[in-house]
Amino acid sequence: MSDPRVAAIPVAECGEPLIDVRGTLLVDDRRADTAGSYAHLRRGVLDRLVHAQSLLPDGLRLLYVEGYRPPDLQRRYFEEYAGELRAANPAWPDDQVLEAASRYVSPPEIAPHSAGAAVDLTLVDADGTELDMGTRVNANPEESNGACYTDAASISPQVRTNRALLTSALSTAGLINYGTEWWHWSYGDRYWALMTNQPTALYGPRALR
Ligand SMILES: C[C@@H](N)C(=O)N[C@H](C)C(=O)O
Ligand SMILES: [Zn+2]
Repeated sequence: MSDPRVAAIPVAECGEPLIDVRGTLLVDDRRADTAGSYAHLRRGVLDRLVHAQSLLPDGLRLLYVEGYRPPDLQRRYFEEYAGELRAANPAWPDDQVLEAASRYVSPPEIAPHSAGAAVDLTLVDADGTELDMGTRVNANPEESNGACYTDAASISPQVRTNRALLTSALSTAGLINYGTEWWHWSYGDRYWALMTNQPTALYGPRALR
């Protein structure tokens, strides 16, 4: 997300509403907040997730973890992670800390979650048990030794197969993965526009209501 080409993409905000996904998708509460922000997504993203779910093999479902993230919360995540990196690498100059932090958490100005365009999710089987994806959702590169990268060489064949199931359904439905994080997918944001050669993003950062 530190690539200057992401920030350079203009937003042609289409004004689509944020929709509560509870009742449409299976939603996990590990990122729940009192306002229910985490459970909201732009309509175009939700429609694509519903399509993606229909493409999964029988018995598998998407498990939704987090979508919309208010800009203040995004800033807090960014600053907390930058602080961890600074503490672990006291010799790094500030620009190195900020670039490394932007690999795992988006800078607030361009954050796809704050546009309601990004979703963190995984797969569950018919019993609701999460498939083995190699790391927990939201494992950072340090704690996972790089296994959070979607195409990490270190993951087992079974994990690779499980990630491929997720990737196949979501890509076919039009979402784009952020390769540092196997669980992070988006549609309509600046990163999506860059990766799909669109001249503009459809969704920019906004408030919940
Ligand atoms: C914090 C991490 N789960 C995340 O959401 N990262 C992406 C890149 C983001 O902040 O947009
Ligand atoms: Zn994410």
